[in-house]
Amino acid sequence: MTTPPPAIHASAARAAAPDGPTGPFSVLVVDDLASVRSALVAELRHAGVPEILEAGTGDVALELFKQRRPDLVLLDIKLPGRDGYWVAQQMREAEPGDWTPIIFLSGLDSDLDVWRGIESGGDDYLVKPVKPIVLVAKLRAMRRLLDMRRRLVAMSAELHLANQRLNEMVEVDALTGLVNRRGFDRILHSEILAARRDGTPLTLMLCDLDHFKAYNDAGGHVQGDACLKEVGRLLREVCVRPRDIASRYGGEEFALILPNTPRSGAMTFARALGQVLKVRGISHPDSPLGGILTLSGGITTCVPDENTSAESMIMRADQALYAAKAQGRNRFFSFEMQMDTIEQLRG
Ligand SMILES: Nc1nc2c(ncn2[C@@H]2O[C@H](COP(=O)(O)OP(=O)(O)OP(=O)(O)O)[C@@H](O)[C@H]2O)c(=O)[nH]1
Repeated sequence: MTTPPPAIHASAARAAAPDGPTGPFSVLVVDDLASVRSALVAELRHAGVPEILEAGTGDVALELFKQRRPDLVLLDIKLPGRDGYWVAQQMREAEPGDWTPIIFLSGLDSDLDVWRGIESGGDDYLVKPVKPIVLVAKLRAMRRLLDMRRRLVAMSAELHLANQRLNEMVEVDALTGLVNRRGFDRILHSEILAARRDGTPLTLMLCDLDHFKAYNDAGGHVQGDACLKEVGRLLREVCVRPRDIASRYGGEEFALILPNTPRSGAMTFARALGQVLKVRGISHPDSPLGGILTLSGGITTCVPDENTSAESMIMRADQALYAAKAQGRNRFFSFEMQMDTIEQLRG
């Protein structure tokens, strides 16, 4: 508190002015002595720092730090009330995951003082009076570190975004734009866990185009591809709830994941899907089912428990799909309703 202002050697400081700014740069000067602050401010201005904030107490410094987020802090240790060590600790706590360089400027010059300064969150420790040339050199070094850190943070944010896009791309079917098998596996697994946690019914619907081999044979593969795209569009349209997922399970087979959908809702959904496909009326001249494209579906619905796995749900839906095909196609079967029927017949 009684330390004299830093010695000013203007010509030396000018010679060592900080690197040209790579963006706005602000420094918070914390010292209880107005004379010390103004000497430091003059020196920083001279060194080309565009924005300088001043605080005479720890509390004001902390408030300014939180509100204005300076790029660097010059912090005195002996302050009225809370000392600089405490202020540095509070500043570190106020910026989790972030880093603002803090340089202690103090008249205390014992090894223990330096140790305490670094321990409390400081990045450097200068003993007053500080020669301007040293102060400016330290500013340059800290600014270089800060710029490097900012570049790293920006790069890691870009990398994160690129990874996210890559993951999305990896889970998209190139032909239809629907979620592919890989995405289906991941989403089904996580929806099973969510439904189990919430105790809500989850429906899985496997849909397979009827007589699609004949469609391909008649129109060729390019037309077959166009037809698959059209079915993809249609499935996307019917999946109106945000968590409903239409995916291409493989070939001419599609899978719908319908969270929070009980058996009755699943059957209503299936009827609506059949109706939409009928109204769309995609021509299939070689289909024995009336000249338009149809599909068959196998449905399973359950409130998952610890025994429910993606594999077991797929197996049940597949079994119901097989039955729908065997019973003449262009229809949906529910695994559970079939089971109920079988039970009733036995009973
Ligand atoms: N154009 C095109 N055809 C595909 C694609 N993937 C699978 N297929 C065709 O889909 C047809 C499926 O034939 P099958 O498994 O015999 O089934 P289906 O003729 O639809 O008969 P059912 O399912 O029993 O009604 C095959 O001819 C495959 O070549 C694709 O990406 N593009």
